[in-house]
Amino acid sequence: MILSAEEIASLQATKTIGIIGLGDMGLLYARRFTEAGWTVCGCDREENYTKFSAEPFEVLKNGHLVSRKSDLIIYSVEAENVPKIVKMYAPSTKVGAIVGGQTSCKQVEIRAFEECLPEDVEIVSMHSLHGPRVDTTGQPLVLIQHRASDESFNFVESVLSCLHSKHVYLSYQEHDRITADTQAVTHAAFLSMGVAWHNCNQYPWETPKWIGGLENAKINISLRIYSNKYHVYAGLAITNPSAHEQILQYANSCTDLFSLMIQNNGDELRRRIYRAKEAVFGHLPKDHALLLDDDLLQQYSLSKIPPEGKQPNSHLSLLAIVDSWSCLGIVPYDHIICSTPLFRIFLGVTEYLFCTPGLLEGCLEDGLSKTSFRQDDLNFVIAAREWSSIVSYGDYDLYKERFVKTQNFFMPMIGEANKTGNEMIKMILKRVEEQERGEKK
Ligand SMILES: NC(=O)C1=CN([C@@H]2O[C@H](COP(=O)(O)OP(=O)(O)OC[C@H]3O[C@@H](n4cnc5c(N)ncnc54)[C@H](OP(=O)(O)O)[C@@H]3O)[C@@H](O)[C@H]2O)C=CC1
Ligand SMILES: O=C(O)C(=O)Cc1ccc(O)cc1
Repeated sequence: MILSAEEIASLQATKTIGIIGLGDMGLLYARRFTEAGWTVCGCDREENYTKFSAEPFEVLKNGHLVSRKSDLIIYSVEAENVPKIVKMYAPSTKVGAIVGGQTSCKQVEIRAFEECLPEDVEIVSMHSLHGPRVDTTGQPLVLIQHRASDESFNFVESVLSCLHSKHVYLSYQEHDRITADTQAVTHAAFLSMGVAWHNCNQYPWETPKWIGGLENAKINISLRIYSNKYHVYAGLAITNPSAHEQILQYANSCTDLFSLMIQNNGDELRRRIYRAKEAVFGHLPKDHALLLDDDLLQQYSLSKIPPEGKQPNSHLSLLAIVDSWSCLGIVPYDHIICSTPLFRIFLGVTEYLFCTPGLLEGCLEDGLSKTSFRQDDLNFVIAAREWSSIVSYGDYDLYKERFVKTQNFFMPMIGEANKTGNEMIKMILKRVEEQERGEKK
């Protein structure tokens, strides 16, 4: 429950909020809490201490100093390092304080809190389901009341209320299952596209094959992911055991569907895809308004060449996501309350392909009969399998190496791709809002 303005004002007079890790997300929180009137202190690595001198909140040298004076402490550090960092600072936690974290997968974080925090310390964790450069208003924010009184939970919820996000209340286990279904597979798909383009040594915006609105969405989102820090994606996939299974299913779906295409086994391909379509989209009403369409996405192109007719495309990456949702028994609409912008876009694009009359039939036909995309599809299958094995081995170094190599390949275009991608995402999020308002009427 969010407290009244008077109650918040009285808490603001006495409580201090501490942020450990002043990277993208930690800085976002620290600045917003300060703006909202809270007393905030924070720290990053000690060697970075002087980098934050212009910030409007108190910056301390390390997490011990933050922990001993804060009533609410939020860890906002790399998932891989959470156990080590919590172990280091936990004994300095102020008596009776509340501790939480921003980590994308909660299992490791909660385990570290339970193992290292003194018994008198309460635990309320959180997760903003969006990147640091997205407007927080209306985006899902998961709150986990793990080991805390209602009074303490209300305090944390009231602090976070200044982000104006949509609060979603889950246990940490529910959180991890849902985010594996939504984030992990979405990232696997877009990471695989990037590696496949890289392995074919082609920039998709320079190749007439990759023309069209759906292709623009794929390119912009893929490059957006490669413009970020590798550890965000590595952490949420590697530390979440449910994610391993989902990413493996995605790789298997890609392999199976591509095999059916090259065997020219149209009957089985159609049977499998239509069964998946029914499982995922079967419940939608006939007049369901689609979030996206190809024409709408047409303008968000990185290409300098004017579009000259589309080439046949099997859209293997989109067929495989619907097939894997169906194989895993996932109905993605059940998770919309807990979805990230990228997941909503991925769902919007697949919904468009599967629910626009004639489109799915056309792409299955192309997949079975046209060979011009076979090499790209083969590279896509290989990339999906590669990501799946990197994640299942839990190998951060290999993940980093694979990610950074492709990131470097795309580097010359990352700035422009982010600009175009931001405009595209802004437009899509506006449509999501309009759709939600329309559906509520
Ligand atoms: N980026 C995103 O889109 C989102 C990220 N998250 C999650 O939030 C967490 C933070 O992510 P994000 O802000 O993007 O990552 P960043 O890398 O930008 O921030 C993490 C910060 O923690 C610092 N750090 C490392 N060790 C310590 C330490 N011992 N004491 C204090 N600070 C330390 C890092 O320093 P250095 O770089 O020098 O190691 C870095 O500045 C991650 O767990 C991520 O999964 C959640 C939602 C969205
Ligand atoms: O929207 C996405 O999927 C992103 O890529 C941004 C992101 C990354 C990590 C999170 O824990 C939440 C959001």
